[in-house]
Amino acid sequence: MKIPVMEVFGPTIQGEGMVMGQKTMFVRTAGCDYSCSWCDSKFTWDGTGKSKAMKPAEIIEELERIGGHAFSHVTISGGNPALHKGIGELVELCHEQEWKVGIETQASIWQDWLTEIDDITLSPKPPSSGMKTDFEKLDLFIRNLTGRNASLKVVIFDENDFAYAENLHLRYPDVPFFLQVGNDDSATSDNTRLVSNLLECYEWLVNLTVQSSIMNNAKVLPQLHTLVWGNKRGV
Ligand SMILES: C[S@@+](CC[C@H](N)C(=O)[O-])C[C@H]1O[C@@H](n2cnc3c(N)ncnc32)[C@H](O)[C@@H]1O
Ligand SMILES: Nc1nc2[nH]cc(C(=O)O)c2c(=O)[nH]1
Ligand code: SF4
Ligand SMILES: [Mg+2]
Repeated sequence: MKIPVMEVFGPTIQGEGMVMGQKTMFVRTAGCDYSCSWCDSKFTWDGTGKSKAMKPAEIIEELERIGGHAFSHVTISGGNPALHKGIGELVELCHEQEWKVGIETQASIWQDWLTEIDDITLSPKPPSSGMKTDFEKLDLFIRNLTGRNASLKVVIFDENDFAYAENLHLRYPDVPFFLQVGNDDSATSDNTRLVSNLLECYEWLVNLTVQSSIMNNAKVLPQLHTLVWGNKRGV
């Protein structure tokens, strides 16, 4: 089954969340069932980007062509990769190569292949995104992924978002929980200003977290790749 692929890149480092710093390739799929106001990958769904329908075996070839032997981990992101049934076969083929596989999804659409993934990042969306979380759906995700290597990662832009994150963490206290700085200027090429703003936002988020008795077991992280490369694509 073919998968609409927006870009394949790497090796680079996973810049976010539970396996931050892990050397990885990226496969970015096209299409999303959400339209977050601040999405840093709008080109995957707003019609400005061009995707290519690829068979899983062709994606493996492309990963090998670009990455050579210098990787053993593949991250699948998007868009929402959970829109695509064919990713099950891609994950199988990656595992045949003895590559580990990570996924980034907002947890709005379930796929059975999710249980085969080695590191699963669920990123439900806070109020500033303009999206609404279906908590019954999210409950199902958390239930189905119990005992798997899954985490929750919430992007924070304001205090409303932080309150949303607190509720989420209280609802799923046993799931590793990550807070991530929001990038409100994902178009700028002025890296000096961007990094200085993002570090300020990180300090703000750290301050909120250290003051919150609900967040005693949360991890607060920046987007490492944005600090290193700014808004550059394909890194
Ligand atoms: C582009 S999304 C693709 C995967 C999936 N649609 C999702 O949202 O989880 C990858 C990650 O980037 C995060 N993200 C998107 N826009 C962001 C921004 N402006 N600042 C910080 N993180 C952002 C998302 O929350 C998600 O964790
Ligand atoms: N280096 C790097 N790390 C990332 N972590 C999540 C990303 C994404 O866009 O899903 C991403 C990305 O695009 N690049
Ligand atoms: S769910 Fe992810 S890809 Fe979709 S609009 Fe939101 S941040 Fe962008
Ligand atoms: Mg990104």
